[in-house]
Amino acid sequence: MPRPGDGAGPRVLVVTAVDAERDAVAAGCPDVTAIAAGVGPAAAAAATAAELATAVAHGRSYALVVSAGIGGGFAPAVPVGATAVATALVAADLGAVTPDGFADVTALGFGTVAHRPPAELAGEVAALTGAHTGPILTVSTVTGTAERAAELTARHPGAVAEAMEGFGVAEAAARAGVPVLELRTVSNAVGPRDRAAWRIPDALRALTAAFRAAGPALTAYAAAAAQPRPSEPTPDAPPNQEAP
Ligand SMILES: O=C(O)c1cccc(C(=O)CC[C@H]2O[C@@H](n3cnc4c(=O)[nH]cnc43)[C@H](O)[C@@H]2O)c1
Repeated sequence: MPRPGDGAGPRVLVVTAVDAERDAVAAGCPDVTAIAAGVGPAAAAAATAAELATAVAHGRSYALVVSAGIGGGFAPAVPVGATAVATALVAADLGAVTPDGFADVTALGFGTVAHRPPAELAGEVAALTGAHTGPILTVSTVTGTAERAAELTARHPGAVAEAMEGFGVAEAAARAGVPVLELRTVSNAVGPRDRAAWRIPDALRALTAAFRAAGPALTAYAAAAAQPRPSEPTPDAPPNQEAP
């Protein structure tokens, strides 16, 4: 069944965790394809990879992937209700605990722990949405103590938010060669667990407002990225063959 954003033009894929986030994104920007992938980096990576592969199999493609939803903000700099745009999508708990402290997987000799969005696009989206910018941390376990929040801040100075999907979305996008961005609206402070202080409806409204403000820039970026460069062959002119 066709979905919003399924038109012939260059496409933006927005990956959220839950339906309420997906609907908040779509309310702000109907021109993107928004999907709810499930909570956590594994679900996010699996759903993103499947959607990107399905698009290619149907002769379509995405020019930009955005991980979006609510998240925890690193207070006091990034308060509840604020918007955050990532300068890096960071796997904050992918590694090993050693006698000398946490060692991420790159220190162990494996893989990667950070993906970087196109800097100009991240800056433009942040300006349009009034967002805080900095690393957004992906965790598999929500922070629930002041000690853990302090540990993350010490390891990732300048981190603006914590959530559970961005790095998974970014891993799938990177394998498909598609640029990635992360945008979060803050429902709670990263720190001691206090469910009564969560402001999920406010954060969902902020998510809609952010996509209303940033949507045109996202779709414009996708359109520009999809333009063949002058030296690239067009569908009418295969490699080493001049167009008539
Ligand atoms: O009640 C809890 O302590 C609790 C434990 C695990 C998950 C939750 C959720 O509400 C789902 C998290 C969901 O929302 C994003 N999110 C929002 N705030 C945070 C946060 O402070 N740290 C990490 N993730 C957060 C996340 O991306 C998930 O999709 C509650």
